[in-house]
Amino acid sequence: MHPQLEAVTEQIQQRSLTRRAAYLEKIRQAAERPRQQGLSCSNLAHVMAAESEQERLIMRSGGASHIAIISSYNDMLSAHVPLADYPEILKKTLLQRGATAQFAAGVPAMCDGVTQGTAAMQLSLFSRDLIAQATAIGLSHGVFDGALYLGVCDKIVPGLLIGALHFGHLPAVFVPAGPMHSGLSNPEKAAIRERYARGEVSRDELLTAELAAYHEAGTCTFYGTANTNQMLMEAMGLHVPGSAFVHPQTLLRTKLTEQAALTLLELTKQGERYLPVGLQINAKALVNGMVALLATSGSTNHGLHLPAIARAAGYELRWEDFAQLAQVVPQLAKVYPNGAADVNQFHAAGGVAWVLRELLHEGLLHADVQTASAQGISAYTQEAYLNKEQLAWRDLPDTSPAENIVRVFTEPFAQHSGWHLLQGNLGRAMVKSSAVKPEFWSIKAPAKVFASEQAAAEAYQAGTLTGDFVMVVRFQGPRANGMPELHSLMPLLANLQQRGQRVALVTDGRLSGASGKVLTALHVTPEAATEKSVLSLIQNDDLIHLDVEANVLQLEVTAEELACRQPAKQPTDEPFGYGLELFKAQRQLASPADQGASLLTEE
Ligand SMILES: O=C(O)[C@H](O)[C@@H](O)[C@H](O)[C@H](O)COP(=O)(O)O
Repeated sequence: MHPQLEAVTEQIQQRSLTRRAAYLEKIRQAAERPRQQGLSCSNLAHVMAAESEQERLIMRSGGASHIAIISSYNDMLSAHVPLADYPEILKKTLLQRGATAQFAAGVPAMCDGVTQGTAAMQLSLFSRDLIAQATAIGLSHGVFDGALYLGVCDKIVPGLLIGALHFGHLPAVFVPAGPMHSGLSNPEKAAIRERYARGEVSRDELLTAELAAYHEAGTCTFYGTANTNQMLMEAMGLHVPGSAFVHPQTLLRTKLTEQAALTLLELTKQGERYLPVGLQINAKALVNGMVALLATSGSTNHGLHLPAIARAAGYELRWEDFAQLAQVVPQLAKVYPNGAADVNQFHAAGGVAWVLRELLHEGLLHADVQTASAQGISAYTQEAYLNKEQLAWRDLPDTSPAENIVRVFTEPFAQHSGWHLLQGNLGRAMVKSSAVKPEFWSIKAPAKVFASEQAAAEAYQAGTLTGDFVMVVRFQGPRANGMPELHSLMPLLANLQQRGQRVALVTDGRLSGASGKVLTALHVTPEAATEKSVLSLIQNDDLIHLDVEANVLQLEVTAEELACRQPAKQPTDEPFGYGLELFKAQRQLASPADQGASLLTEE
């Protein structure tokens, strides 16, 4: 095993000893409790009231597994549409094996693609915690032996997993929907957006292009947060192996969905190998997830989600852990925004299985982890296929079928995975450099300070963003406004960069998993809305120094000068009609970004 992998795992385990032990004790006690304990006949009759005679008989006998289905289905969002048929497929498969299932909860699912650039984006991150809470509501009825989690997108899978870990005595299998077919390519889509920002194409032409990119049911095709989620579920062994990027509405997808139900049955107490998800997701499984995230240059949002997920399992993950792993994990995949290929092309080239195989072979994944597959993590290095209409798995080729998309370990795209922790008097920030050309990895330039994405965009439209500069967009942290993504600024800054200006972004907000080609110091902590923040002291034209390789995040203003400054005030105008006022408590309670920006804590 790679010594750095061992060291980082050990440091996570050591700092989490007490909390993890307390968590395991809670799981042990919950697992010992008989199912339905404390439920009266009236309670149970409520559970069975709407079930068929056959299901009632099975449920009354009490010996068979009873499974919860938790789903993020809605028919507004393309990624969720394929989930419509899943409960029936899953229930039927289970019933054939003498087990029952109920649709225990539908969780809310919002789309960052729809809300990007609008005030609704301020609810996006908080929806993760709400999904965890909604999952708990579904599972709270206390009648289940395991749960199938149906979800895909950005906050949904992390929210479901946090919820699942709070029921860590139950086994869990995650059931994905798969990506839509490739449409207009992601680089072409980005190019048209940049041309629109320059006034070169009409809104009608832009919409036509967007519709050619987002064109059918299924997940979006770039390697943003949603698809990074799918990769993570494989790397942490929570999927049926190979199910991340198979298209919806295919026989292979249906077989994988059926297999998810069968796999979960094996993992229940009544099954052959009881595997509670709280035991499965230990420090080694979390580190495997982090390593795979780094090797594929996945979404920066997981710098928030993984610490929040870990916390739910009694672990404390720190950004230092990511940074230390990042030094030894090479970049083995190039998928948009880090390259031109989309997830369909990535999958065709070997995809997640390829990356996991290379990492496992080099001792950069823990092999001694438990997974949904009885074969362990090595099962996730194979691809799923249909052999005479039956689900089967096979090895991938030894040499890369597309060297521009996946590489062998010895010939990576880069030795460093491209995730960096910057530090300095501004605090700490995360940078993903893999989509940014190395000549832009450092900058020292005057600040242009904004308190909102809209104000920054207006300055662009007014033509005042001249010369080299570091754009500061503050009061975008969890306590300020829920930490929205600021993805709409990317085409604007990319245009300026293309014109020859040196530009960068510093923000306490987030960026889309689809990131961008402009250097961005993200998730700055402490955020501007908190007392210790230096971000709130920045004034226009102050020099800011960012350096990816030297890990610098520095405001070039003396401590004496800063001590004389008054912090800027957060604008108070909150638009009505988005429900933002309902999330005031979340804003007040959210933990700092480096602890997951969550109001849910496991003590
Ligand atoms: O984190 C993410 O992956 C994003 O939030 C993503 O879910 C969102 O849909 C993008 O805003 C759309 O990306 P494009 O701008 O490339 O279409």
